[in-house]
Order: sequence, then structure tokens, then C-alpha cells
Amino acid sequence: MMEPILTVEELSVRIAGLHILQGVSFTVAPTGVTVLLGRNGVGKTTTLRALVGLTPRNGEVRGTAQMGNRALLGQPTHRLVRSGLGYVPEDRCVFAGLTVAENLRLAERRGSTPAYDRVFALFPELDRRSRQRAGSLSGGQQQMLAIGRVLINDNRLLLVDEPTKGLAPKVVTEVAEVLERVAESVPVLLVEQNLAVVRRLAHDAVVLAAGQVAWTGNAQELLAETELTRSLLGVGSAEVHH
Ligand SMILES: Nc1ncnc2c1ncn2[C@@H]1O[C@H](COP(=O)(O)OP(=O)(O)OP(=O)(O)O)[C@@H](O)[C@H]1O
Repeated sequence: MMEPILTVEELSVRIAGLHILQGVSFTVAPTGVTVLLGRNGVGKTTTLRALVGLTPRNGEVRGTAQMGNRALLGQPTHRLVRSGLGYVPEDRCVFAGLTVAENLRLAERRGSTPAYDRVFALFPELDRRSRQRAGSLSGGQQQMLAIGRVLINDNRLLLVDEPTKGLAPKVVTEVAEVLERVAESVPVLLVEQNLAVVRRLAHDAVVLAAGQVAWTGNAQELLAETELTRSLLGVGSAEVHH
């Protein structure tokens, strides 16, 4: 077994008196896509946000998370990002009033060479639209910008939250293709509800239920077990056998 890129132990998050995560432990392999699954509201986004130091001020985080030899919890976000933890939030958070080029420029980190060639090789569309305001991009294009922005810098691990949410089926496929290529060079911890995308991308799966890890293992094996998938994720068998 290769050393994991991320080891989370006993992660607990309490927000406004609610115990959202209660001792979550899992690892992320140093290559490929690990998918974080679970029913709506189980705490997937809360997990990613805790790892990148974005738990709200009234929240309390306990436990440990190691990226290689680096301890993540309790560190400010800007320092985590500088150490190679990339985060693509669920709401994409592009600057609507700025152009594509300006959004990318803002993501550049001091002291490292921005990899525009890498970004434009993956997303030629961003190059063509560099002078367009981000707010006027389609949802899929904004998602590409949100991912491209993170890839301007070198990363040791990417956290990607529901990148296909709200996108048309054709665009979902495009985003999945892009993530597949991204994951060839950097490990990804992905929150994703679309099981066809999970089937295409994921090697390992971590399933949350009731604030804890309910299942970990091979993602393809999980999806092959219809009853297990249904009980863990609450989805119908039609969705499982897409
Ligand atoms: N700032 C907050 N204040 C109060 N409750 C919160 C806060 N953030 C999250 N929660 C609650 O924590 C629980 C977990 O939310 P989270 O967004 O992590 O779930 P999720 O698994 O990502 O859900 P979804 O799949 O619906 O996006 C939810 O019940 C949510 O309402």
C-alpha cells in the first residue's frame, strides 16, 4: 500500500451546538479520485471545509488531519493553500464582475510560477474567453474556471465539492472528463452525488452516515452492490444502474 496523501483521524465538527461530524476517520490515496458520499446534509461539505480551515467562526473542530507530514487542522486557509491544498467550493465562487483572465490572475501564488499552459491545455475555452466577465459565463464554464483557477498552482491534493451540481447532462460529462484528466496528476477528494460520475472517476469511496464513516472501500464494488448503495445513500436501483 502506498502512503496516503491525507489521513483524517477522529474529525469532529460542532456548529451552533450541533454535532455535525462525530469522529470521522479515513484516508485518501496518493493517486486518483477518492469520493466522499452520503445522504443530503450528512456533512460532506462540512468535512471539506474543516480540512481547508473554513469552518464558520461559531464552529469547533477536533481531531487531526495530515497531508503528508503537514498537520492541516487549525491552520489558516491561505497557508494551507500555499502548502498545496487546492479547494474548489460547491458554489464555485468566481468573481462575477471580473474577467476570466483577472480571476485566474488573482489565483496566482507569490513565489511560484503560474501554470497557464496547463490550465489552457485542459480548458481551451478559458483562453478563448479570457476577456469575458466571469458572471456572464455558463454554469459549466464557471465550473471550469473554478477548477482552472486552482490548477494555476501546483497542488498536492485537491478537494472538489459537487462540481456537477446543477449542470446539464452534456456539461456534467465534460466536467467529469476534465476531472479524470486532472486526477492523472494530482489526487482528488471529491464530493459527488451523481453516481454515473462516481462510477466513471472514483477508485475509493468513503461513505458518511449519522456524523460518522459508515463504509469505506472500493467505489466500484460499492456501486455494484445495489442494496448496500441504496441503504447507504438512499437512492433507487435505477440510479445505481445508470
Ligand atoms: N454554519 C452552519 N450552521 C448551522 N448548521 C450548519 C452549518 N453548516 C452546516 N450545517 C448543518 O450541518 C449539516 C451538514 O451540512 P453539509 O453541508 O456538510 O452536508 P452535505 O453532506 O454536504 O449535504 P449536501 O449533500 O446536501 O450538500 C446540515 O444539517 C447543515 O444544515
